Amino acid sequence: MSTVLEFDDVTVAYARPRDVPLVLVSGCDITVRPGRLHCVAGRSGSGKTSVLRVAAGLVAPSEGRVLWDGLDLAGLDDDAVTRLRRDRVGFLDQAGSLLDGMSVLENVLVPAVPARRVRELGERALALLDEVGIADRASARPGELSGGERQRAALARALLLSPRLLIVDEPTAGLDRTSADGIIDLLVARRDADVAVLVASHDPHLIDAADARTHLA
Ligand SMILES: Nc1ncnc2c1ncn2[C@@H]1O[C@H](COP(=O)(O)OP(=O)(O)OP(=O)(O)O)[C@@H](O)[C@H]1O
Repeated sequence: MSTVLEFDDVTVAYARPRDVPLVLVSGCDITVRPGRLHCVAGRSGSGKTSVLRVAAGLVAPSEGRVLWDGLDLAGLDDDAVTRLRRDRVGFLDQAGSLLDGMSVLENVLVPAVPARRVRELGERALALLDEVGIADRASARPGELSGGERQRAALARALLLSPRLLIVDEPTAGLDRTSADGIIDLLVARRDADVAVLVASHDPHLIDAADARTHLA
């Protein structure tokens, strides 16, 4: 079966002035195929977000290779990585970062702007809001949503362009158990729809729901 995301012997480290580098992971191998959910787990500060940013091609690994669909990102220039990310990767960061000056529906449509597909994807955006259970909040502003509703809206936005790889950072952080389990159900549904899902979390329910795990020290 094809591999959507691969880490081959990856090191993620930060240089520190007048100190040894901060090494978050070294020799890390991760394989995420379609229809699989992989969880990067670990305590706060262990490096989960940093690993996800490398997986999303936002930061190069210090050592090793990161491949999307077998393509080594190190062989591509920044524009090519940006284009591929737009076409293939949905990235949902920890803050959810919805834009306050726009409605929820307009936020979901943001990824369609650079792709010049806003008109074409209007129906899909509404269908996604329905799927994540907040169709009735389409014209609300993000500031009027609960934390769980904001996560749902951000997830709908990450799914707009039908990514093969969905990368999600701590999607259940700060939510009560019921809302968190609702978000986990949505991620599992995408996994079951054959998306490759990489998630960072220390939520035991989400770690349990994963097909494979990488534990950071
Ligand atoms: N750009 C950077 N430059 C230098 N150090 C960084 C950088 N980004 C993160 N760090 C450090 O790397 C470590 C891991 O941070 P990271 O955000 O990846 O952890 P995390 O496991 O996602 O944490 P949390 O669960 O609290 O979000 C922290 O000590 C952080 O201060």
